[in-house]
Amino acid sequence: MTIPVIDASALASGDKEKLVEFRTKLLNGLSTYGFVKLINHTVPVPLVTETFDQIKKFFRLPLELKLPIANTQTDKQQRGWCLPGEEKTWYLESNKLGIKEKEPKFSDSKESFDCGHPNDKLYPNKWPSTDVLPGYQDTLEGFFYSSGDLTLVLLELIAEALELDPTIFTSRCTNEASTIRINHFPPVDRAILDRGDVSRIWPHNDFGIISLVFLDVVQGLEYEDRSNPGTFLPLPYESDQEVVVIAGETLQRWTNGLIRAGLHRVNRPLDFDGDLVPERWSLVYFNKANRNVNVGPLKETTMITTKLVGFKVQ
Ligand SMILES: O=C(O)CCC(=O)C(=O)O
Ligand SMILES: [Fe+2]
Repeated sequence: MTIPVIDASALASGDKEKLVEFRTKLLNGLSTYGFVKLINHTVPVPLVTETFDQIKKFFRLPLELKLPIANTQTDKQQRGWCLPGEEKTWYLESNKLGIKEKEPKFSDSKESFDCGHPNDKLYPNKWPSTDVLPGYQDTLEGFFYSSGDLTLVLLELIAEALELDPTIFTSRCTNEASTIRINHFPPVDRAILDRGDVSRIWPHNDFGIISLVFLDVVQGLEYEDRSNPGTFLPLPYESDQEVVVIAGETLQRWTNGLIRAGLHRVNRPLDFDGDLVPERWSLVYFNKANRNVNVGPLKETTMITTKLVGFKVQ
């Protein structure tokens, strides 16, 4: 099973026939695999490149410049510089912030920078100072808005492809609760990853409606092969023009299981046979339901389930 690569140029051109073709392929791909790849999408490639450049600078900052915006245990949502529990205990305790977390049994070998909607008052973003990283906040906010716009267009097209009210999903999602996660996977000994208790990211579903993943050249994203559950296939980076769309758990519930969430993980590059696995980056936009809405099955999608029995990717 191979994830379809779909030409999304109709999103910019507005060509009606091509949009119908696009939305059919989008729904087919997401409902069959849980994933599609788009090319010629609407997030400008220079903006993605600039976002990668900025966040690489952020992660290279010395510890004392990242610590002031570290995510802490008392933060209700992840914002700012985020580390998995084990590393957090080490970094933060050694800097006397007194934040102690239980060591997880299976940990992810990564750090991330997380932020939400630029106007989120409930969980405000944490930014490095402009003296330290000029343009960082502006670039990430631009990336947030541009990726967010793409997700809303995709949600309307998925609804239309299901022959539902086009606003059935977007009336429940304005991206006010959506988030960006920028992952940095530091170089790691291959032996540590092969030991079996540390991974780059363990298998998981994303919680939101859909996720957009922009990949960088170092490979590692893998998706579950639904014809052979529990096994994973590589979802490779092929060009800087592409974005991976992943169905999340909220979409699975809203569609009453019609579009199942795509299980995925991050592994070391499969063809890598050296000792030190190279560092890796990814930019993720988690499109999430608004905080006040129900994320249970929608009655409208319960009714269409039978209509789509035998639905197959073309
Ligand atoms: O790094 C990747 O390719 C995917 C990241 C991911 O799955 C996540 O952050 O939820
Ligand atoms: Fe994920």
